[in-house]
Amino acid sequence: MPENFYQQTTETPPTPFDVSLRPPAFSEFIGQEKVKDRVLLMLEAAKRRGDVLDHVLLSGPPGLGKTTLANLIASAAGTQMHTTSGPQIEKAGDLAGILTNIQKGDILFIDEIHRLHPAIEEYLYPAMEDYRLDIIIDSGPSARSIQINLPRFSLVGATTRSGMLTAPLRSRFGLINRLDYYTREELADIIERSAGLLDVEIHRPGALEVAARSRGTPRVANALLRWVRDFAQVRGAGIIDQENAASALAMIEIDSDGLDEMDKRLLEAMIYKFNGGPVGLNSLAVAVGEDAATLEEVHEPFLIMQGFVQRTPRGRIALPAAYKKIGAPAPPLKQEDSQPKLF
Ligand SMILES: Nc1ncnc2c1ncn2[C@@H]1O[C@H](COP(=O)(O)OP(=O)(O)OP(=O)(O)O)[C@@H](O)[C@H]1O
Ligand SMILES: [Mg+2]
Repeated sequence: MPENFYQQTTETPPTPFDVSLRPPAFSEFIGQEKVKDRVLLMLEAAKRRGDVLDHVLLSGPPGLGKTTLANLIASAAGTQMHTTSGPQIEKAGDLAGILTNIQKGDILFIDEIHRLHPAIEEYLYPAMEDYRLDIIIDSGPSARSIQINLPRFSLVGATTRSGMLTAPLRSRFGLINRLDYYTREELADIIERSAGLLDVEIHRPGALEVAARSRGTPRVANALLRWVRDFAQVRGAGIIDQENAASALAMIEIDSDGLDEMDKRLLEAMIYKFNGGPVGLNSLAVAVGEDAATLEEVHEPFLIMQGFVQRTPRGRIALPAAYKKIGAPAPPLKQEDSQPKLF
């Protein structure tokens, strides 16, 4: 099992495995009830008015279903989806090329929208607001601006880092949705659904066992399920129960909380190299030999959610659960621990 089993930066294109398990209808999209409710309401309102859908932003850690939701929105709206991503749009001409090729009501899906070039963002504002592109052609004294009218379209943006979005861009979205980590029960439902598609029998306790180690993330749940299925087929009777699920996951060293090698290395570095913190993200990245953005987008949100790490204005600190997890003696109580927490 490669060490970066969990590495799920947004650059990784979806594998065929991912695509085949992607829910084709809202009714099969499990969890995220609030987000689903809001999006369905928006779709219904737009349909009644005979209008195009407002622009929607989807944010949240990798693998929680942003791309899936964008696809569902397009198919529910009965329109075509055009997909691109922030880093792919290098010049104004790229954006113009995409926008002049869409039909009224179509969806433009921009993945990793936080990585849009600032100059491109400026072009996007009038496009989102007034369905208009102001393009400057030529340079120097002959430079002039031409205006292109666009069909009314809906922008669906996805980002793992909504904090990096500029305020003007963010304010142009009619609806901003943050996706949360899934509960264990929801993940077990997703796993059961996927097992059905993969044609493997799974018992509920087996699904719950896989779910507990899936970091609240459907993509991880599906990846682990695939491994557990292989294990059950080779070492078991082909049926996934709690026992062989646990053995399968122990074999690839996924612990009972779903922490992987990198998570543990992070906690160890915080505790042993930086005395529990506070420590800055970049120092941590150097210490564990991982890219800072991956730490921040993939590993940290989960460790924070699980109560292993806390983010403070002075840096990251390891919480008592982190000491317990890696078997280090508990830290002496620091001054700031006794102060009331704001969050
Ligand atoms: N609510 C859900 N119900 C069932 N399956 C889901 C759900 N959400 C996600 N999945 C599964 O997880 C996979 C990953 O989801 P998706 O690609 O939409 O994540 P993402 O948020 O776009 O991730 P990234 O930030 O890496 O692009 C999907 O292919 C799908 O199989
Ligand atoms: Mg995606």
